[in-house]
Amino acid sequence: MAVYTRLGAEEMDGIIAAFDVGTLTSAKGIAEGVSNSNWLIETQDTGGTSRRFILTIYESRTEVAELPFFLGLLDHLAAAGAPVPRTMHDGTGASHRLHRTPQGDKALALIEFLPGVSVSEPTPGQARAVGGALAQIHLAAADFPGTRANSLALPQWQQLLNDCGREGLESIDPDLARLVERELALLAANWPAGLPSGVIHADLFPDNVLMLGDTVTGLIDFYFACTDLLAYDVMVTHAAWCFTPDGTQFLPELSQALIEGYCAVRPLGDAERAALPVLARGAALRFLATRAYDWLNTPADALVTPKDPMAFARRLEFYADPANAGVFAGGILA
Ligand SMILES: Nc1ncnc2c1ncn2[C@@H]1O[C@H](COP(=O)(O)OP(=O)(O)O)[C@@H](O)[C@H]1O
Ligand SMILES: N[C@@H](CCOP(=O)(O)O)C(=O)O
Repeated sequence: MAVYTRLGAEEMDGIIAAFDVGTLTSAKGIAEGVSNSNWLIETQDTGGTSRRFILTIYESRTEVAELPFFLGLLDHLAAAGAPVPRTMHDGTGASHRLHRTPQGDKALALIEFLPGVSVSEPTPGQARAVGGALAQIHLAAADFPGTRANSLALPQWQQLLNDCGREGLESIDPDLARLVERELALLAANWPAGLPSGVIHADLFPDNVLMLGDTVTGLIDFYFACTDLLAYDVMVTHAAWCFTPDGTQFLPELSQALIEGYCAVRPLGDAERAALPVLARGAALRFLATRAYDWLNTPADALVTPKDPMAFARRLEFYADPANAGVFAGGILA
């Protein structure tokens, strides 16, 4: 359940009144999501037209100082025609406001509601469309003036996994510490430099994509967006979409469709293609690191159920296996 902040009816009325979006007619807490509190808001304007929005209250994992980057990026991408929600601005032109709560001031934003659902068993047609939409935001963000360092890059993976400790990792799986040590060393020695970089989504999992049939209607949850290698973002998306959720099965048709869909909009250069195997291992390790840390550090009575780190350890083993080198070679990228 992702509603961590309680809001009374009058309080909600006051929040919505600050934005020129009509009168509040309903507000429903949204169960999906783990990081922030979200509500589906409905309003009616003086002509009787109904409108829908998402109200987000940012909880502790999102830095308020970074909101101008995240929300400015949404406005920039939406203006360029990418399928991302616009932000509503209040009477002063601000895209986020501070709201007083018993736990202190919290930032909030009102965001355009987009139709669509998150698919749980994507088809190749849907993977192709997601690849295309990812390339579209990479191109559209090229003239976005904001930058943000990736706060979950190799040094932070090292730190998180170090904090887990050998015993902690081995309590998850007896072979996990060995896998992590091997991969951290390999990535530190081989992480590519000089590839095209720009603003990336960095977390484009199926639950962050809204779709109607084979059409992407919304890319959401840009709160890990940052400046990094574009091809790394392709591999994050590959790791998220091209396996069964538990990571036991690679789905080659989805892989081919995702990469073809991306390349149809933004072709990968030779150096990027050559780097895909190592970037894929990095992408798998990134989610293994945060999941392992959360697995070991989430209190038993927390509202959120930690996600299985082994699902990404299995992806990592897949990408590291020389027998699978063909996934990013020849045929699939032809
Ligand atoms: N712009 C939007 N349009 C429609 N639904 C949205 C939008 N933004 C968020 N949602 C809904 O809210 C849920 C949680 O949002 P999300 O940003 O993923 O939260 P969290 O950051 O807590 O993971 C999503 O799964 C989706 O159902
Ligand atoms: N996609 C990550 C978790 C990030 O959570 P989100 O709800 O903010 O997208 C994972 O699967 O580990």
